[in-house]
Amino acid sequence: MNATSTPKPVTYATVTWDQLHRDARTLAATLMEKHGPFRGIVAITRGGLIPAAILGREMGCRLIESVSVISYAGEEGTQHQPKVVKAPTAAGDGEGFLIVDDLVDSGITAQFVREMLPKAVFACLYAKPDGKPLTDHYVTEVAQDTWVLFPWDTAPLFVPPLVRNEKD
Ligand SMILES: O=P(O)(O)OC[C@H]1O[C@H](OP(=O)(O)OP(=O)(O)O)[C@H](O)[C@@H]1O
Ligand SMILES: Nc1nc2[nH]cnc2c(=O)[nH]1
Ligand SMILES: [Mg+2]
Repeated sequence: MNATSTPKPVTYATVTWDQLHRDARTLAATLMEKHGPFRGIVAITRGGLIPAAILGREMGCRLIESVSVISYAGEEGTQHQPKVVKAPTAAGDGEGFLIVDDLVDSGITAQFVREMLPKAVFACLYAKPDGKPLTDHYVTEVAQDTWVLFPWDTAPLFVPPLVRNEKD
């Protein structure tokens, strides 16, 4: 197995559904201003699927293709050579298409998909410094040592109060 362990991130950044929705709408506005309508969107599964749905709705784009790439295994990062398990056939060489992902970290996934669709525009919501050069557009930069927790990675939990009175 050709796997490498990435250094463990030291902090977490939690993204709520509201924040993700706002950021996707911000990205849609930028993309419409800079590129106008796209012929179609290619979502990098799985993380790019929800951003692609929001962008498709905002930009009036109904042709949603996907590319399934497996780059990581397990939680927080054993990185493998990316493997395509479903190709974005409908997107041709990417002309008129937007590639969407939730985030770029090392940039390995973005680079891999860009090589498959050289004429497409690449956008994501969050970008770490190493992956940033691989994007055409992103919304928010996140430190390299931060692990982004998406809404689908988390669930609300009960947290006991600081002070608990015996008779309550
Ligand atoms: O820039 P990189 O270092 O390549 O990392 C970024 C990729 O990692 C995550 O996907 P992941 O492989 O965890 O799969 P998932 O989207 O199916 O959860 C994320 O959704 C990006 O696609
Ligand atoms: N959820 C999540 N997946 C990733 N894949 C690569 N980096 C990250 C990250 O920071 N958060
Ligand atoms: Mg992904």
